[in-house]
Amino acid sequence: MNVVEMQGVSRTYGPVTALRDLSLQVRAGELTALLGPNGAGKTTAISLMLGLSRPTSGTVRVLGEDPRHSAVRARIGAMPQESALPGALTVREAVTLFASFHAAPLGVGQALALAGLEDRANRRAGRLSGGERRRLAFALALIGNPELLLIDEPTTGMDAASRQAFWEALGELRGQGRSVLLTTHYLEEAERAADRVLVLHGGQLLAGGTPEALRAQVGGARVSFRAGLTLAEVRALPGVRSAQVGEGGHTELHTDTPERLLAELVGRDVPFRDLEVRRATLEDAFLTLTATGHSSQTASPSPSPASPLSQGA
Ligand SMILES: Nc1ncnc2c1ncn2[C@@H]1O[C@H](COP(=O)(O)OP(=O)(O)OP(=O)(O)O)[C@@H](O)[C@H]1O
Repeated sequence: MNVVEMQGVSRTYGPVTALRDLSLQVRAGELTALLGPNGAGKTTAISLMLGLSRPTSGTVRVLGEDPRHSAVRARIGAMPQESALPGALTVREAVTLFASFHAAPLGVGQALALAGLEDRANRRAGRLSGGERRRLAFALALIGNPELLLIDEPTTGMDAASRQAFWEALGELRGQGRSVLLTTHYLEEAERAADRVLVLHGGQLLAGGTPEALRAQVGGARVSFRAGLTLAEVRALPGVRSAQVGEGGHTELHTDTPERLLAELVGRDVPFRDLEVRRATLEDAFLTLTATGHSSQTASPSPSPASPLSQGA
């Protein structure tokens, strides 16, 4: 069963096309990460799922209904990128107030514990740090005991320990059978925690699948070294799926058969140094997919991986 279905959805803002004929599904009981570079359309997609705006064309169904119906919205927990919090209330008062809006809320203590806010319960919301404000927004999103959580960049501003606690809480919520869709730029965390990943680019779905399936699309291993080879020579090496050659002969490539490739270099007596071989990550897959703008598996020169997405990941 799918908790979200978008069919042929476009959304324009004047001359800007934020989403272009986008079709995607989010499965029930899973944690799905919606990834994409800045401006890819992630927030636009989430706001359509939350019923905050309507598509220019196409259909959006959440829990089988139009998300603008209030009955559906009561079953969704929303954590937008920026939330206005009741600054004069304490954390406990704010969570208690939001609990009163719902028919069958979670316990206030349970929500505070899941959000890691027990020791901040008596602090005024207006006095919280940036990371604590995100945690309060999380507590407010889950207090209604939602079937589906839609979360936009939850861990931005959280320190490492808070991020880890947040992912543990999400794991617990999913273990209770809830569905979660979140956007994030922390690809390492998405790789560890997500059942499924959707990659948006330019308002379109570029790829979707398990983190393992996406990694497999770019090749099982990432090999880097310095050598005097041109890009054409590197691409001609056996089993190279994608490659780039930068300054000083710095070469990065993806391959399913690193042993064969290294045997070839040694056999041909190509001098190389600074060799590094590691398993391809979701970030490698993401950078390759978004650099080429399509999910083809042909070798292609990717730009430098100094993308904003690698920051803090
Ligand atoms: N209200 C709006 N008016 C005009 N343009 C908008 C509006 N909202 C979004 N856009 C544009 O639509 C595109 C998609 O924006 P969106 O916020 O959905 O991207 P995103 O993937 O969430 O990006 P980020 O990772 O930076 O948060 C961008 O080009 C953005 O400038």
